[in-house]
Amino acid sequence: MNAVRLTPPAGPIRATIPLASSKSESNRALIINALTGFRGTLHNVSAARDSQTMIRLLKSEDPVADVLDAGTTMRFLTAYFAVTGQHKTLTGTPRMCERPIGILVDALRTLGADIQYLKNEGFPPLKTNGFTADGTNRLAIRGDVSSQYISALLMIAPTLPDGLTLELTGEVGSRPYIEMTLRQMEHFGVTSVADWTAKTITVPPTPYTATDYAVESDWSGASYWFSMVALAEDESSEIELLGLKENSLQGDSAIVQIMRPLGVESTFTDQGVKLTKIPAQTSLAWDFTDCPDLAQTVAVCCAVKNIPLTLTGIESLKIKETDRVLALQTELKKVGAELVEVEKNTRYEVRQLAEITEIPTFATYDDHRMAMAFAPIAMRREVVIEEPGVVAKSYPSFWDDMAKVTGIQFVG
Ligand SMILES: O=C(O)C1=C[C@@H](OP(=O)(O)O)[C@@H](O)[C@H](O)C1
Ligand SMILES: C=C(OP(=O)(O)O)C(=O)O
Repeated sequence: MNAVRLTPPAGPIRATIPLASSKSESNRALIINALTGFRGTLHNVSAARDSQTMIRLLKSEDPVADVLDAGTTMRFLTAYFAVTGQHKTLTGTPRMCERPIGILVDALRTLGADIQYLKNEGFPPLKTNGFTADGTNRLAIRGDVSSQYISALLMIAPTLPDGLTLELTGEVGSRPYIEMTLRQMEHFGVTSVADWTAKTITVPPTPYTATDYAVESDWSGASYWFSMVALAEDESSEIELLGLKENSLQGDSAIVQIMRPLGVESTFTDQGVKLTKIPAQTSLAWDFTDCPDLAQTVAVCCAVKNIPLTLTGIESLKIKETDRVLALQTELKKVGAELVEVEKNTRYEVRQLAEITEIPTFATYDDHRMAMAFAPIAMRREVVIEEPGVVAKSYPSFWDDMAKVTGIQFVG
């Protein structure tokens, strides 16, 4: 078995972590810069496999673009290849070919893209066969499945002859990711108008301006460090995370607010943020609609701290790298906890039921966030995490960083 064994620290944890760069910001900067004709200069682009795959595929002349398991890379490249008239086959891992893309493809077809499904309607693999703009400049699109479809359309919108107005229907999930897209577009000279009451976003037909762009560190990756401080037994434990800003483009900076009741205080410095321990509350309820990637971190942290947690807004977890609700339900049992669906598809609870003494071995389901969300349990007890290489998707240096606070041994 390919796994990593983590052993708890002997005393307080004290570490400075040069946090990895954001794959979400990187992938937007890469697409927008491609739309300037690759004329800008990007700094601190993520080493994450999802971003490295984006770089490779944007430059490649190969007619087949294999995005592996990268959702944003699949969705953003589909829109990019479609409107730039490139003839490409887009494919990915078996799981990627189960992740829906029909809403984006329907929208692109309405705008004039010729896109063909190669296997199952509504899912990759697919082929882009050229683009003839047909004058459509207004579209309604569901906001409750994946914001990545909306970000993909927004980024190509200024290149359309009449720009584009999107009307978002249903509840809008992952909205901070849409706002991140708009703010990055603005950095490259395209100013849009978003009306969140009417749920419309209007993008003018404006050429992007080539410019410099520096990617910020990754707040989603930061969440595991918050969880480590929350779980650390020694009250004098502290961690400094470098490269994070308080006014971030990333909605996952909400981890600062979520973790305060779980016992972590954040103090911003010139270099990043310092995490220290404070007393924790006895329960927590959080709506993850705006920050779905934080749900696993918080669920595991609460289970192990024995803080009952009510989660809402986690519907989208079922169509990510794995069905994250099911994966959490299975793995939390190994620490004596359960994740219960208390209202169909809307409300879940994490409860601690029993003390388990044997060393848990956690499966990771080809999902980087399963590995990283369960790793902080090592602050309290020995754990084994299977297939540790999964972290490469977003945070390739995660285990190197972990080695600064736990004993770490790779097996198999
Ligand atoms: O646009 C992005 O960079 C992302 C949007 C979110 O996906 P959904 O919009 O599908 O929730 C998030 O889960 C994903 O990790 C990254
Ligand atoms: C859901 C994620 O990524 P993507 O959808 O881009 O594959 C993630 O990183 O947690």
